[in-house]
Amino acid sequence: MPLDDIRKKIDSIDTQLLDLLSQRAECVHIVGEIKKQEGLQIYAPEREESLLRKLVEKNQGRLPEKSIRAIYREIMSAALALEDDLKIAYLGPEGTWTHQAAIKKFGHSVEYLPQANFAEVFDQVARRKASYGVVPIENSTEGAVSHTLDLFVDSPLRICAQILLRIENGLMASIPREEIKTLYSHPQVFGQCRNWILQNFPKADLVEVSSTTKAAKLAKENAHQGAAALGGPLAAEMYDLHMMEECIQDRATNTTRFLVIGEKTCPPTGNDRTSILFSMKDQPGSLVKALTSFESCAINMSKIESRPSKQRDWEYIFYVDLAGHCEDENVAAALDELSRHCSLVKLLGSYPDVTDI
Ligand SMILES: C=C(O[C@@H]1C=C(C(=O)O)C=C[C@H]1O)C(=O)O
Repeated sequence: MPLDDIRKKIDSIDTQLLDLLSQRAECVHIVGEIKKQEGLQIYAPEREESLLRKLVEKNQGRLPEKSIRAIYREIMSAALALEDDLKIAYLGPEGTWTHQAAIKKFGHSVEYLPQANFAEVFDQVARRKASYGVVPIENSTEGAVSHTLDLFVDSPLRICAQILLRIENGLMASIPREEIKTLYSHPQVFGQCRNWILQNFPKADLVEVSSTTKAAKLAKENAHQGAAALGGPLAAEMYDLHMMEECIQDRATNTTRFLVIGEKTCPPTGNDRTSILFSMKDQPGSLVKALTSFESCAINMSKIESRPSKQRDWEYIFYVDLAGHCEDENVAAALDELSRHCSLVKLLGSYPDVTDI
């Protein structure tokens, strides 16, 4: 087919797509009105995830899953922004990996509120200044983000979704490589790039800062003193730094899991994950008894972390992720049994077990 003809065909498809998108936005508007009348939350992560899974399953064309999800993410974001004044608090400033994770979940049409630290993200949501918050919880190379875990102990907030994001750090600077004397970055990123730093800059000063965006800013400002930063492409772009080497983390498949926190947890989708925390008295066998609750209800435990309880020395809080939803019969039974062995059991939330990176 000649180029002109195929372009005419694309124009015609775009006109149809635009019309369909408007029709879709009308339907979302009607759903939004019904939800407002019934006092329901406009944003429904379980419905969005089910819809995305169905679309990916139905897809027969050449677009990969990642693209289908990204396109629909923006379609849903745009319609949602018309219905609700969604504000998303995240660990800022702009350009951090958490910002990128938040955009992956909520798209570009909602409002983003960068926060100075994790506690502020929790606080903004708890005080209803933000509708939802996005915080990192664990990295596949460096492990748990302990500060986030600790904040769940006293927070009334619940987990309503998770986001997986491939983290590819790079070396960025505005000076030649041989002039670099100081590397700025977030401690998590230094941890993820430990071997690369030893091999490439064994003598450099490593300066920990609160975000990779701040690291990029300092690399720009202190370039004359030999400063460079480790972080993602968005931070490099923001401060006009040259990305000298990409993908420098020690594991190519370095991935961070982020959580969306809100006032309520999420209804079941059929493929869910449940996060809980619990603590017990310091007695022989108490942890074994607690964990047996999951085994006896045939529940797969996908993760366990422990943190000092902060109440008494050598008492711990355990964080566990389970396969299933808290409304599933076996999960509810296991939580019931668990509470008999523990001094504290807290449900942090059940949410779709998304695996797309
Ligand atoms: C339309 C709805 O509300 C919101 C918008 C959605 C969409 O654009 O498809 C999906 C879920 C909700 O976040 C719904 O719940 O069905």
